[in-house]
Amino acid sequence: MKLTQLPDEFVQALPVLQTITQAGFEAYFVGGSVRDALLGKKIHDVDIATSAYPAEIKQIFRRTIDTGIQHGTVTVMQQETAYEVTTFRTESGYQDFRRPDHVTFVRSLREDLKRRDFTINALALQHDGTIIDLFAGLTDLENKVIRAVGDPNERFHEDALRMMRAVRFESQLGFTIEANTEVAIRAQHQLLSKIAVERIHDEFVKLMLGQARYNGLVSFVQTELYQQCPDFTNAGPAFKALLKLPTTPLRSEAAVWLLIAQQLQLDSEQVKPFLRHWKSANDLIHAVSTSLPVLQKFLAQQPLSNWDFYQAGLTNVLTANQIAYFYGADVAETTLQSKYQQLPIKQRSELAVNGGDLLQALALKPGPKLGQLLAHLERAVVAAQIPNQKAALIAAATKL
Ligand SMILES: Nc1ccn([C@@H]2O[C@H](COP(=O)(O)OP(=O)(O)OP(=O)(O)O)[C@@H](O)[C@H]2O)c(=O)n1
Ligand SMILES: [Mg+2]
Repeated sequence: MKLTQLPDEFVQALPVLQTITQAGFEAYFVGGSVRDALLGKKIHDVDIATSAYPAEIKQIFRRTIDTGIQHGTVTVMQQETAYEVTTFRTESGYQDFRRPDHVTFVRSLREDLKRRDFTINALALQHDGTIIDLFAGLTDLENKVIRAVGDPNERFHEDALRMMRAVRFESQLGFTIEANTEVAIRAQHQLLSKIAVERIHDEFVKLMLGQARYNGLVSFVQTELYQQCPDFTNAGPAFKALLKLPTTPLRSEAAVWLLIAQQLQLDSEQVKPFLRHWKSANDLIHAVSTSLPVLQKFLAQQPLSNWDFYQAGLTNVLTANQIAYFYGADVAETTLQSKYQQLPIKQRSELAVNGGDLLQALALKPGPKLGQLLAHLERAVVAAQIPNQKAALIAAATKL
């Protein structure tokens, strides 16, 4: 098969392929970019595979960066764009030189493609648009199938994260995992425990954000992969219940974790260690633990106070509302937006007095009293009990 029109990202990268070819080596576009181009999806990261060794690539190009030379990857700079160029490699076969992590560089494209995870990820694209399809990846793309290249057990032994990738692609692409591949995942799911949580985290979030989340989650549960994820050992019933909720796509990573926290019935204290076990970033932990009490108000059909809006911020309120929708407890977004816009102030720095003003006006000494006073004024202004004006605030402070 031949692609008659290459996507712009490939056209821009063509000089890299041509330069390598002119030097007497083979070079192809490989991996997710080829898959996504064939699916008509937006391409990110054009990956190039080559028969040239890293040292040879560095001789061919003027501007290169040693990104992961022990894995065979050299970054080539071409008109301010960085391309990762990786030498064909395998775990066994023709041994040119072996690195401590057992990556072996080879000269054969077939050897490289056959150690890739799924047939849809094992396609190579030549400079003239020809697709090289050694493992019937095109048929699987056509039939929307995720099938391991060769023996699935071997592929998952090489890298157990691939099992999570399978369920993630199922969700992202709306594909189905082929029967033997799925049987192997179910049989080997325990291998996932050997994988760093950060890597599992990224795949799980991609699964949850995919357009076919339902399908991905069904496999995640049925293969028991979930059992190998932090704090999910007893989460079977929570996931099964999740499958009964609407299949609407989630908008953000915070929404993902808020939905999970709610399904696991975590409170705002429990959610923090839970997210830390998942190696989540601090800003994410803050967003989720701030959204959770807001969500609980939506679920209890309690109105949000000005203070709730002020403390959580609009983004977290909207996240909570998105998750409230799954439980039939959301409200119109426009209502929330206008309530937030109507807050007298949105942060403490907008308060018409500061500590210095109060010290001066009330002849106070710095100390905890001052902090309490400011906090009190802040709450009163947010609740619209005192206008946010200097004179009014100093008068109120004097009374206190
Ligand atoms: N555990 C893995 C990870 C990657 N690959 C191979 O390396 C390619 C690039 O990997 P990566 O960028 O991580 O994934 P993509 O398939 O490109 O998916 P994404 O769109 O998320 O980048 C894959 O297509 C696949 O051929 C693999 O065989 N096994
Ligand atoms: Mg990629």
